[in-house]
Amino acid sequence: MSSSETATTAESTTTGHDGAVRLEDVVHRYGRGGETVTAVGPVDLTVPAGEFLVLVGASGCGKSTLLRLIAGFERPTHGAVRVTGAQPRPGGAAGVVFQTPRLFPWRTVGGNVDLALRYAGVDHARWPEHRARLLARVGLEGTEKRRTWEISGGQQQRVAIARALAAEHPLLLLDEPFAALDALTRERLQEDVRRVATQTGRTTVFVTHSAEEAVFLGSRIVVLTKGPGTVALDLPIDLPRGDVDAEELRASREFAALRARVAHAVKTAAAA
Ligand SMILES: Nc1ncnc2c1ncn2[C@@H]1O[C@H](COP(=O)(O)OP(=O)(O)OP(=O)(O)O)[C@@H](O)[C@H]1O
Repeated sequence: MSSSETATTAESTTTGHDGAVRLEDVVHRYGRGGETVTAVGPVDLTVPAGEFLVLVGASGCGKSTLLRLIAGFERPTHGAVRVTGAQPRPGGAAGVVFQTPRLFPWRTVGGNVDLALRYAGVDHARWPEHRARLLARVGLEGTEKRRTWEISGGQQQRVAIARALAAEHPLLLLDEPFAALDALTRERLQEDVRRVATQTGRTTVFVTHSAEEAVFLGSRIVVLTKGPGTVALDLPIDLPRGDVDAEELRASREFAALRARVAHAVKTAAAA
């Protein structure tokens, strides 16, 4: 964890609310002196409230760095990041889901969700109701008394998503959350996340390598160039959202065309 990741000072400099997330001329470099790596930039990007933005690109192009900047775990070397008008700080406006679930093994499934409710400042008397609703939202009804090692990897990742939803942050950030899961579980969780995002209307930024995953989930896809990542393609996705048959959607001609387009853009951007 970097020192900026542990920063806790809240900052409330507001610069307007022209987007849930706003990146202005953002460049981020790691390291100091002679040994620096420019990971991203320059990037200008506005994510309107309610959008489901997917960041796609080859390994090392800076996807996670962009997400960490939006989460407030890093401060940009140059430019500005604003989340609902303010400089982001860890635990501020965003719920974050990582590649691995990072659950507390000494707590039950319900206990892990309760911890998030406590951090969110939810009144203790209302925990059971919130816990049940959150677990139902990710398809984990009836599992609250189970230990985290008694549930599958996919179920653990569902708990992590429920936990990230607990605080009702306006923003949900997911960094390759399904990378370690088998194909079938991954598809099911994609369907869950798509449904949850549609139901809650929450602004979402999702990082993946997969063009297929990007097209299924996103209402907009941004493909990054190879590092330092800049925007190579910014593509609105006009597939039906709401109550759709996931299998039908994945099998549609429009889906195949978009997937091919994004896959091609990722390959071209990685080779440039
Ligand atoms: N803490 C760090 N210190 C130094 N360099 C870093 C650090 N984190 C990332 N980098 C470098 O920054 C660049 C972008 O990394 P980042 O993890 O953001 O890419 P990514 O697109 O998410 O990669 P992947 O898809 O492999 O996870 C890479 O060159 C990486 O080596």
